[in-house]
Amino acid sequence: MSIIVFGSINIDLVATAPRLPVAGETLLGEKFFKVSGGKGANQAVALAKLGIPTHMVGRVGADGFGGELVNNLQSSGVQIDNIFVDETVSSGVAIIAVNHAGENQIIVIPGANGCVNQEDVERLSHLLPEATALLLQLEIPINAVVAAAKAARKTNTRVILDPAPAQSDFPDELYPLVDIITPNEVEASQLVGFPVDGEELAAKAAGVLLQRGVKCAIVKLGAKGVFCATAEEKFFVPAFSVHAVDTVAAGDAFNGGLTAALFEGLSLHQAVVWGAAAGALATTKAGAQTSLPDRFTFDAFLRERF
Ligand SMILES: Nc1ncnc2c1ncn2[C@@H]1O[C@H](COP(=O)(O)OP(=O)(O)OP(=O)(O)O)[C@@H](O)[C@H]1O
Repeated sequence: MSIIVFGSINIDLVATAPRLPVAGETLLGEKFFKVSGGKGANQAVALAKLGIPTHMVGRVGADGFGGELVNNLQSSGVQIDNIFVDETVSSGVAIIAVNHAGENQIIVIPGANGCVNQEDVERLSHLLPEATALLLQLEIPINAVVAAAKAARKTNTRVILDPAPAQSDFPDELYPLVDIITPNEVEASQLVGFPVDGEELAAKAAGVLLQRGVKCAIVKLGAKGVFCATAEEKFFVPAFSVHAVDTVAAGDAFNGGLTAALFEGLSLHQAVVWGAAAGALATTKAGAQTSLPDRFTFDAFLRERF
C-alpha cells in the first residue's frame, strides 16, 4: 500500500541584493540559490523521508528545472513514474528577490502546475486501488482537485486536503469529498468568513467545516499548536517547544507526519501529535524540503519528548 500526493512541483530562484530594484533598474546582487518546493512536492518529500511509500502525481516542464525537480524528488525516495513532463510550458517557478531587510518581491509562474488536468487525474486513478490516502493542496487547478477527490471516493481512499494557499472561491462540492481538511489560521478564516486566531475560534471554525461536510477538521495554529474536531471527538495538541529558525514548510511537514501516522494505523490523536512533531522539527532548520525530518531524527525526537 502507498500514499498518493497530487499537486504542485516548483522551483524557487532566489537572488539577494542590498535593496530591491525599482522598475527599469538593473542592480548588482550578492547571492543566488535554488530551492525545490511546491506544496505537493514538499508533502511527498515529507512522507518519503519518514519512510512511507509515496507516489507524486503532477507536472513539470521540459526545461532543465523539470529534470532537476524530478531528480530531487526521486533522491528523497518519492516515486516519480507518474510525473508528466509537459513539452508546452515551463516548470512552475517562483522568481524571488530578497533585500537585507528580508523584504521580498516574488513573481510566481504556475507553468506546468497550471496545466494539470483530467489526464493527470486518470493517471492517478490507476494508483488509487493501492493507496490508503490521497493528499491534495490548492496550487493546481481546482477542477483537477475536485476530480481527484471524486475519483478517490470511488475507491474509498481517504482524502486529506490542505486548503492552501487560501482561496476565496473554494467550491462547496469539495467539502463532502474530504475526509480531513488541514487549514492554518489564515486559510480557515478565508473558508469560514470570520477571523480565526487561537484555540476557541479554531474550534468554532472546525464546527463550520464539519457542518459543510468534511469528516475531520484540523486547524494548524503555528507555535500555538493544533485543534482537531470530528463528529465524535474534539481535542487540542499544544506545539512542541523547539528553537524555531524558519517556519517555511512547517505546514507541509505537519501533513506528512499526520498521514504517516494514519498509514501506520495509529489513532487520530496520535496522528495529530506526529504532525505537530514533524511541523516543529521543520521549523528548527532553514529551507523547505531540506528542513523536513528523516525518520531517524523524527523517532529520536518523539522518544526524547515522551
Ligand atoms: N514555532 C513553532 N514551534 C513549534 N511547532 C511549530 C511552530 N510552527 C509550526 N509548528 C507546528 O507545525 C504545525 C504547522 O505549522 P503552521 O501552523 O505554521 O502551518 P502553515 O501555516 O500551514 O505552515 P507553512 O509555513 O508551511 O505555510 C503547527 O500546527 C505546529 O504544530
